[in-house]
Amino acid sequence: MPELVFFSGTMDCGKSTLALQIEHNRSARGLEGMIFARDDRAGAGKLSSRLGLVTEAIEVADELDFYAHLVDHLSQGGRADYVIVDEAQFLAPEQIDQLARVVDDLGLDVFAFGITTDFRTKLFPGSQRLVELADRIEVLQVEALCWCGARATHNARTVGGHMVVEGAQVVVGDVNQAPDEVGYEVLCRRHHRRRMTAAAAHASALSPDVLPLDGDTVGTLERS
Ligand SMILES: Nc1ncnc2c1ncn2[C@@H]1O[C@H](COP(=O)(O)OP(=O)(O)O)[C@@H](O)[C@H]1O
Ligand SMILES: Cc1cn([C@H]2C[C@H](O)[C@@H](COP(=O)(O)O)O2)c(=O)[nH]c1=O
Repeated sequence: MPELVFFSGTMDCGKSTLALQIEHNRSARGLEGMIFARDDRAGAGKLSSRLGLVTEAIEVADELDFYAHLVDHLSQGGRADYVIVDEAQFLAPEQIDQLARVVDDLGLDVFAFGITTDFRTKLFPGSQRLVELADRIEVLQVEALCWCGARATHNARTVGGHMVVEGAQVVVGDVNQAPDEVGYEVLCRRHHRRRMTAAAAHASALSPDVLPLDGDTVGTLERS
């Protein structure tokens, strides 16, 4: 049975890498995929991974109708055996409905990759619709880690090196940015709630107002 699968995780956990691997494995067996992405950091019409791999993709515009696009392509004699969509959090909910229709009415597997929540811990509308409609949600196995070593579950945005919780939902960017740029950092929920990025934790550890605590004591205090 064809499926709509939502591969989800924080930023920097390997989603685009997995998308490229799925594409590689299927095309190596003679299958042909239609690959889409939206606002990839490498630029329009690209699907790129931090491991350095990149492939051409169809840039998803606001007005793109996935179902109509696939029907047009197939009816003109084109081939498509499966569909890959990266940065799916940026899609409109209606576009996710169109992807579900591609699965149900055209019989194609659709693999969508994206982050679930934004820097305020709120669902992206496209991700919300994916959670509502997907046959399967796969959380990536290679976990990104918070600076404290716990599994990172949330995405923080930093402006001028400080974590912010207000601003536009969509700002294309990356982790490990220079402090003067808008950047992102993955954190565990505890440190996201406390707005404690790696830089903030480092600064407070160096502050003369703070007693020098070892890691165990910090952990005990945090749990209390
Ligand atoms: N130099 C490196 N060596 C090994 N793995 C790396 C390196 N740089 C990045 N990675 C891996 O790539 C992952 C990010 O992959 P990517 O597909 O770009 O993530 P996502 O699409 O989820 O944001 C990192 O979590 C890490 O596992
Ligand atoms: C948290 C968050 C992220 N974004 C942007 C930043 C990146 O361009 C992408 C995520 O890409 P990745 O391949 O998963 O690293 O989303 C955003 O616009 N708003 C946010 O709140």
